[in-house]
Amino acid sequence: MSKLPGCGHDEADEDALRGKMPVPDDVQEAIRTLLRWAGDDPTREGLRDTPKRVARAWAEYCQGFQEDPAIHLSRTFEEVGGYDEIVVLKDIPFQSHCEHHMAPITGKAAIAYLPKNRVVGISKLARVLHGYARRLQIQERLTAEVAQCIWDHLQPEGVAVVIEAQHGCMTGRGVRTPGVGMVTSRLHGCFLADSRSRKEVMSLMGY
Ligand SMILES: Nc1nc2c(ncn2[C@@H]2O[C@H](COP(=O)(O)OP(=O)(O)OP(=O)(O)O)[C@@H](O)[C@H]2O)c(=O)[nH]1
Ligand SMILES: [Zn+2]
Repeated sequence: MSKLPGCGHDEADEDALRGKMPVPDDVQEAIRTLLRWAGDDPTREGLRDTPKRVARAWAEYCQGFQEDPAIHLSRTFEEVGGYDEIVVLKDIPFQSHCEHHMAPITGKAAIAYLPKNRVVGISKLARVLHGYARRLQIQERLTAEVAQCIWDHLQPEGVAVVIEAQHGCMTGRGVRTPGVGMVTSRLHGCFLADSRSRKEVMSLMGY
């Protein structure tokens, strides 16, 4: 689409008017090449804007590369009324993409920590997860990065992260085993060192 009918705007003007991110020509061309290689005709009407849409979708899927998730842990609260027990955020849904096939990884995470003197707003735990999930990942690294970030920046007594996810590269292609789930966990501090603490946190997380 080069011009809006009856209007002097070109394509770039139209994107700007609609608040759309510009997509470099070489990125669009790469997606056209892929469409052609897959057997379709990138010039047909239905695919004409697809290169831009795909590029913008990938910018969104990979938004985490543009942020340092630790930023979400910079604000903490110390007035906790003496609360010194485990805090758990369960069933946090997320989407990521595997670095091998760029296929979706969809699942849920449980994040727990035992605070030392201060707590963080609970939404921030989900924001840290999303900051790492919105990158090309393997599940093991995603799990480790979320746990390490909380461990380093909140400096609690302990951290536990459990992730359960389905991998599109195993369901929609390749071995084609729908319903199969992968479970990963990472523990730090008292949850790693002390088996009673570990049992307690795992049970609170539902494992
Ligand atoms: N450990 C791990 N493996 C993953 C993850 N996501 C995808 N994979 C695997 O990455 C592997 C890549 O293996 P390759 O043999 O190089 O790729 P492939 O020929 O496409 O393999 P198949 O998927 O078996 O068809 C596959 O076994 C995937 O199942 C992940 O998060 N963690
Ligand atoms: Zn994969």
